[in-house]
Amino acid sequence: MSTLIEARGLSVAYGPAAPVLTHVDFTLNPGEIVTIVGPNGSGKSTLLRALLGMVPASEGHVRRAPGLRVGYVPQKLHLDANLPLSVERFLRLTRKLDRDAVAHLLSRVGAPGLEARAMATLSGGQMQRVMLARALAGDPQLLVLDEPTQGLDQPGTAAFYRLIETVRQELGCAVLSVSHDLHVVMSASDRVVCLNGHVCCEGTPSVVSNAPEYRALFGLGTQGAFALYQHHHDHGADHPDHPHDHETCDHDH
Ligand SMILES: Nc1ncnc2c1ncn2[C@@H]1O[C@H](COP(=O)(O)OP(=O)(O)OP(=O)(O)O)[C@@H](O)[C@H]1O
Repeated sequence: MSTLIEARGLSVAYGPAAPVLTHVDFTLNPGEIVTIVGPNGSGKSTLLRALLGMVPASEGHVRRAPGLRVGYVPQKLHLDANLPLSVERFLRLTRKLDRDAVAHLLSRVGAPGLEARAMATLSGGQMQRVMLARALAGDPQLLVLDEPTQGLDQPGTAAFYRLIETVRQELGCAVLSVSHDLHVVMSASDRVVCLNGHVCCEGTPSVVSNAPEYRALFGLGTQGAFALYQHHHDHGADHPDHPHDHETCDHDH
């Protein structure tokens, strides 16, 4: 099985300033849920952009599977509260969708019947579901989520990531998400990459959360998040699609 995205020795600099990312190796396999965590300014969004080809590598390279279909869920959509845009029209802005397709997408994301609602009146959780519906409209092989639950409370966040996992099971798409701190999202991941300008450590959520590098960045009080939403892997630890399951953290940094 070929990978969806692969980066080797990737460095990214904005102009003449020191690179924001240095020597990052990264692989995303089909169907994997990978979360990038790291403090503010650690280069998470930059890594996402570089992996998607939105910013160039200053060193190293990125390869994407040819014709890779990506569905993107942004951090937040800023909408004019007076804009009379219905959910149905919003979903049809970028793609030709008939009524049934819109209804199907909305029910798939757990937001059935919202078609006629004005976008500006949606709750945070409903809005994120609609954004997810839009991302799913193109039948993506890869869903990219850039801190999609900002502003949602913990149960709302947990529910959103459970939904993401269901979608992954149904569609078989990979999920790459970014989070600026440990969230319930982390325990929903097959693999977590902890970033701080370089890859500090990488592995399963439990490996990363116990890694000294991770704890130095985020402190020790993060285990509670695991209690809220435990991810049950439906595959064994030796699953061939997830070669990083046994990866331990690199203690050189
Ligand atoms: N377009 C840009 N031009 C110049 N510098 C940038 C640009 N985008 C990001 N940076 C800088 O690169 C560094 C990493 O930013 P990035 O947004 O990738 O971090 P992040 O981990 O996603 O941060 P946050 O958690 O705050 O969203 C920061 O110092 C930021 O100021």
